[in-house]
Parts: sequence; structure tokens; C-alpha cells
Amino acid sequence: MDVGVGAPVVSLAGVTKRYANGTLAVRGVDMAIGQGDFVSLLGPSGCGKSTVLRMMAGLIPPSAGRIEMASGGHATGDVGFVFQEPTLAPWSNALKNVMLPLRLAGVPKPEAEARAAAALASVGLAGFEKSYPRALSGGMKMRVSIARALVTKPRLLLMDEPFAALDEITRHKLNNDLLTLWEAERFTAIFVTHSVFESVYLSRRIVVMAARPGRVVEDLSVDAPYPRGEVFRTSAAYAAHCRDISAALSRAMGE
Ligand SMILES: Nc1ncnc2c1ncn2[C@@H]1O[C@H](COP(=O)(O)OP(=O)(O)OP(=O)(O)O)[C@@H](O)[C@H]1O
Repeated sequence: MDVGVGAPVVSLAGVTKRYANGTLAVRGVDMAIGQGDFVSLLGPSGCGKSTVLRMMAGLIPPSAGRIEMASGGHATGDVGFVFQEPTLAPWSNALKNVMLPLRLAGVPKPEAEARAAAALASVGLAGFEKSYPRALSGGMKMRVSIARALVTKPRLLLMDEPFAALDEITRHKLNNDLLTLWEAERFTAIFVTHSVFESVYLSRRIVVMAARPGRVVEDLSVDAPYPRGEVFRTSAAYAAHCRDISAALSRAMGE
């Protein structure tokens, strides 16, 4: 499939973040993410991956530098966010959890229900609308969380280590399903991970970061076609990309 990348949806210029306690989380980050791309931010713990993502989401402001969104703001529906924890409301069923962003945006209930049901179906959870989070597995809860992030049809989907807590088989399945959704819905994906294997499997582009202070050290592309599947995961090309990205990560950790 054609995964050409368009004009930037988000760009950072000279972005620095110092937290109130004095920690310099990231310094001088320049990055532009093109429409339709799938980009991973990869780096050791503490290199500022989550900080960059939270600034892109508008959850925290930069201390210096500029962040520009193509839409000119963080309008509701333009950015979806998936955290490492599914962060579902335990007192609401799956459908109500997914409806929440629509209800907050003032979408009438019948329409919100229909759109939430469609979003649940798109992540393989048709039939689980009435299930409460406690009755769902970790992987299913993460699927609900992804449905909730996508129900508003955001242009940009930000994910902060969404699958880190899942077992490997579930993780592989969610990786595949995420790519299927990305190919179908054409949102721009920015994915934070510690995993070389996951970043290579998913991404067209991998931004490698180093710590103390957090900064971008390498920007690499994974030029393998989509759709990707088990054939790619077991290919020599995948292994070669993993070796290259591992080496880049080692350099980042050595710096
Ligand atoms: N709210 C905060 N207040 C103060 N310091 C913070 C805050 N959030 C993060 N930090 C610090 O900023 C630095 C970057 O943190 P961040 O969570 O962005 O890194 P990360 O690469 O996402 O790490 P991890 O992979 O462990 O999640 C770290 O030193 C962290 O301790």
C-alpha cells in the first residue's frame, strides 16, 4: 500500500522542558511529523519520550521553543491519546467508556452510542459493549482504550507505551490490529516504546532519543512495505533493521 507522508501535522522547534523541580527533561528537540506517518520515539528510560508526547498533546507546555499543530490548536477530536494504563472508568461498561469523549463534545446520545459501538467493533470487541472493565483481560481493556482514543476520528494518535504491560502474544496481536486500523483510517501515529522489536515492526520512522538531558540523537527510517505481518516479523529484513536500531540505541545509551 502507498504510505506516502504529507505536510507536518506537528512540529517541534528548539523545544526544551524543565519541570518545576528543576529537572531538565528534554533540551533543544527539533522534530516534524508528516501527515499519515507512523513514527516511534525510542530511547532509554528517562530520555524524555513521555515528556515530548505530553507536550504534543498539549497536556503540558514547553519551557522554551515552539510546538506547532497543523490545525492551529489542540481542538477536541484532533488528537487521541493512549496511555500505558487503559485508564477506563470501572463503573462504566465498555460502550459508555468509549462514548465519553463524544458525550463531552456534545454528540447526542444515540449517535454517540452508534459511533462507540462501531469503534469497539473496529478493535475486535463487537459483543462486549456491556462488559465492565473488571470482566475484560488486559489486552481487551487496551483495545477499549484505543477505541476511545479513535472514536472522535483524530488526525493524530499519540501512544505512550500502550502495550508494555501485555504478554508477548497479546502484544503482537495488538501491533497487527493497530497497523490495520492505521492503514484503514490514515491517522498519524506517534508511538513511544522501549522495544526495538516493536518499533521496527510498526514504524516507518524511528526517532532515537538519549537521556541527561533528553534529546534526539538519530532519526532512521524502516523502509519495509505495509501491510506488515508475520512474514515481515520473521524476515531477514526485519532482523537487519532490528540490528541497526539496536546499534543506534546502544550508541544513544553510550553518549
Ligand atoms: N512531572 C514531573 N516532574 C518532574 N520531573 C519529571 C516529571 N515527569 C518526568 N520527569 C523527569 O523528566 C525526565 C524525563 O521523563 P520522561 O517520563 O519524559 O522520560 P521517558 O523517556 O518517557 O521515560 P520512561 O521510558 O521511563 O517512561 C526524567 O528524568 C523524569 O524523572
